[in-house]
Amino acid sequence: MLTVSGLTTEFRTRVSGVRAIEDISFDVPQGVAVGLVGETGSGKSVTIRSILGLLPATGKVIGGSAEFDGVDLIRANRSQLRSIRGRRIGFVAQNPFGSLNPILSIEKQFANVIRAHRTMSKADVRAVALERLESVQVRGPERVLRGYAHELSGGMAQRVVIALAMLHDPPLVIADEPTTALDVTVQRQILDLIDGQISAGNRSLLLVTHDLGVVAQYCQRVVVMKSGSVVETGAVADVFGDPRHPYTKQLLAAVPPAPWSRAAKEVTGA
Ligand SMILES: Nc1ncnc2c1ncn2[C@@H]1O[C@H](COP(=O)(O)OP(=O)(O)OP(=O)(O)O)[C@@H](O)[C@H]1O
Repeated sequence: MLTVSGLTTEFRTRVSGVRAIEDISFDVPQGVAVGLVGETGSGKSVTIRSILGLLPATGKVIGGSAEFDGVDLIRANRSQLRSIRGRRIGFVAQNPFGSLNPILSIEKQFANVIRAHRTMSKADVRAVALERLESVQVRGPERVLRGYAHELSGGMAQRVVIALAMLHDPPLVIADEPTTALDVTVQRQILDLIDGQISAGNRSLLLVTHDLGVVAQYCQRVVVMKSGSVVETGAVADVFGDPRHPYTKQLLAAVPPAPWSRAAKEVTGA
């Protein structure tokens, strides 16, 4: 589904380029959830922003490729990328209020996302938006549609962002720490929601997180990053059950014992 090979990205400074990630390679197979983990500053966000063409102006991919749908996203032009993002790849960022437009009603934002890829009447946009808000368990969807982002709680805003990201039923969803900015009490609900949407559509997920418990529960494969490089990758059950790299061992040792539910089930066949 997504094949990242040798991805290398630099940020320009006044004197030279500073390498943020180097020679990153991994796959996200069809129907599989892949966790991208690593400590802060290890290069997780730069990796996905390089793939999605969302680097700030000072950042540049200087090597490697990211093949998706037979297109190398790194070499795709702006209009190709725009058409793939949203329609074929849904993106859920860390802060829902950064993703939503503060001055447009939620209904207008649904209309914009739908009409970016197909024509649809106002009544149909409304019907689709209501149905999608219901599918992400937004309470009072009519009221939410008429309202604005600042009227929503963080959890509700992230539900709206997820509904928007799923509007065109993308086969791949990329989520960058989708619960970090949210209240602890709603974090699991949002992860369960993403998990449900992924499983229901047999989609692929690339989930950026620093929480190994989240990877164990929601992902089948894991990519471990440290200092801008991939240090270990494989099935969650293998990597967590028998980590090879000292850094992965260190990461795992730092986590309190947890029910590695999905990974454990895979190992035991339970
Ligand atoms: N706009 C930028 N300009 C210069 N360097 C940057 C920029 N964005 C990121 N970097 C550098 O790239 C490296 C990787 O950062 P990145 O944000 O990808 O880490 P991360 O693993 O996502 O961390 P976190 O978990 O804190 O989000 C870091 O050394 C960071 O300082």
